[in-house]
Amino acid sequence: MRSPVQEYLESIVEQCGGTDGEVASYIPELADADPDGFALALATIDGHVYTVGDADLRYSIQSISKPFTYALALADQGFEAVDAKIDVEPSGDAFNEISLASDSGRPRNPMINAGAITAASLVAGDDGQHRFQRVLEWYGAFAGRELDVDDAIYDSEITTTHRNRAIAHMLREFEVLQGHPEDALAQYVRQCAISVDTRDLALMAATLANGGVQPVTGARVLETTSVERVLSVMATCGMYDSAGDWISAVGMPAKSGVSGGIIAVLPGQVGLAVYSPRLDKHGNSARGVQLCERMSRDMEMHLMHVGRSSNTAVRNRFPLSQVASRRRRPEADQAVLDEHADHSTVYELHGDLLFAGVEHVVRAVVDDSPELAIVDVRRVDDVADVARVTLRGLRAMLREAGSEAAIVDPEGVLRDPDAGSDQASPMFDDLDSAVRWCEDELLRRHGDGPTDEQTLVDDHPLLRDLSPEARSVLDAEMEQVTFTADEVVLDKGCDFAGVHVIVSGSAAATVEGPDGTRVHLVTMHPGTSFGELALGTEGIQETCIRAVTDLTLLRLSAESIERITDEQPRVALEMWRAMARDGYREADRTLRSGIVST
Ligand SMILES: NC(=O)CC[C@H](N)C(=O)O
Repeated sequence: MRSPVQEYLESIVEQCGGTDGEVASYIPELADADPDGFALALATIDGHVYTVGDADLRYSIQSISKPFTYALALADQGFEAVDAKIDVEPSGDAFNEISLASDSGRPRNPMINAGAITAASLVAGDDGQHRFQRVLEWYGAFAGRELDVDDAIYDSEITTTHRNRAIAHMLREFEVLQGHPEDALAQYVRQCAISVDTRDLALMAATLANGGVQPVTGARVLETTSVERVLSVMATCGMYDSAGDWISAVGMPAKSGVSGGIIAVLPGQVGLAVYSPRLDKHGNSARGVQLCERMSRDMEMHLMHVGRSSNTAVRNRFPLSQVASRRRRPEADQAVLDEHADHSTVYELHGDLLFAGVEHVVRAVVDDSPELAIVDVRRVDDVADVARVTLRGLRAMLREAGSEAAIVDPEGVLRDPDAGSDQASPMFDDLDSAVRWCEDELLRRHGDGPTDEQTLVDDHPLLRDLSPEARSVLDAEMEQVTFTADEVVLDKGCDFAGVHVIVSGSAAATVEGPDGTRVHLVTMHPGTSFGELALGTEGIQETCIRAVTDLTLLRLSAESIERITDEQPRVALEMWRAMARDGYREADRTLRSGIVST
């Protein structure tokens, strides 16, 4: 099947067919390029490359080399040493301007030739050959293949490049260059002659888009701090004296070269490359600029484009009293909760948690000043470091104010890996467990603490609501069974196996999600029963019940239930009535709360 992305790219290439501009001829060898040569490539950060035109056609990289050599200089010498030699101020000058900043005596930025020749001289190596070999391998790591040099291009430029020679000697005169200026010049001209195709360039751009990790090989080529620096300089200086027009119209960090290539980077999404050798008056590919403008507009690739608003991180917010905890609470406990649960709040977050989103969450929590907070991040996708740190700060502030936040975070997106089990807040895999924890905490704060486990078991309707006669029948039939952590108690699809009351430990109900993953529904604790729901589904168990910790159960087996029904119908009737009453009570609680907790 054809991809609609491919169709789209082909259609805009057809629509942006301009023949304006001239092929560069100041390097004699470049003048031989076919003016109609054309290629477009779009590489995603997971390594898929779409191409239109002749994406395998080779040409010299020219100035598109500049950001990559600058990156290597940063990696070799560190920011401070490189900054001491090359400024990062947009110059608005042509690429080959013979000038240095009057105040600092440095080249204005690494994207104009003066800065690029300086960057080339900062690459570490024993001698020129070694230095260049490192550059070649470095570009190859971005492209994901071994690259080579077009010697004809090098020879053609090195003998005619009087202007760059003048720049190199000027740099030497002002002591920006330390060694022989001809060495730096040769290094720079040779890097410009490295041969690439449009697919290579798209993948080099996509490596920058991917935070420095090559999308196909998976190798980390560049540290993220250097990626940020390189993209910033490309954004402000990459298109020379048309950098302002470019950033307004296209809005992506980019770099062009006189052979006709342009790369553009949409951080976190794609790397683009276009080749068309007819150049506009700034020395940028005319058709390339036209195509990039069009793609940016149609595909909303402009960096300043405001997409999804980030202040909608709070999806839902409601008092604890509205959540039906699966835990059975004796009446005295329930009375305490009814009085106090309104002052605690559940916050359900979703989407990507970036700065603006987390600020919104913090404001909501500070406004509410809840006694206890539950922050549910199960629907959160990506969490920026600033969000993680801010939420940690929020939890500390809550604690100082006598409050506490419980976090529902089964995937561990907020988990602090350095803190081990000593997390800033109690963490839970599901909302119900967090609710249970908060309820226990409220009972500790406002009552005598939660009722002990044995009392909770005795309070189960099956045991509590029976006449002494029925109770003794049941006591004789119920057996105590134990499971070890992670053991399956009831498998999905099995026949009705009776009613199970948890005496100690906890069990989880799960269903199978897409791709066979285990989706957690609820964790159950002492006093809770399971298994009886199978009676509502033709006797088939619909969820898988598994021991979370070592588990002790009281089991009234299906056979026992059958026997009691046959032999002692009055006891059976009492038993069913108790179970039905319990079911209705549960349903009523859920209805009153309006929200079903899972
Ligand atoms: N803009 C460019 O691509 C210029 C590169 C060319 N090698 C030069 O310095 O003149």
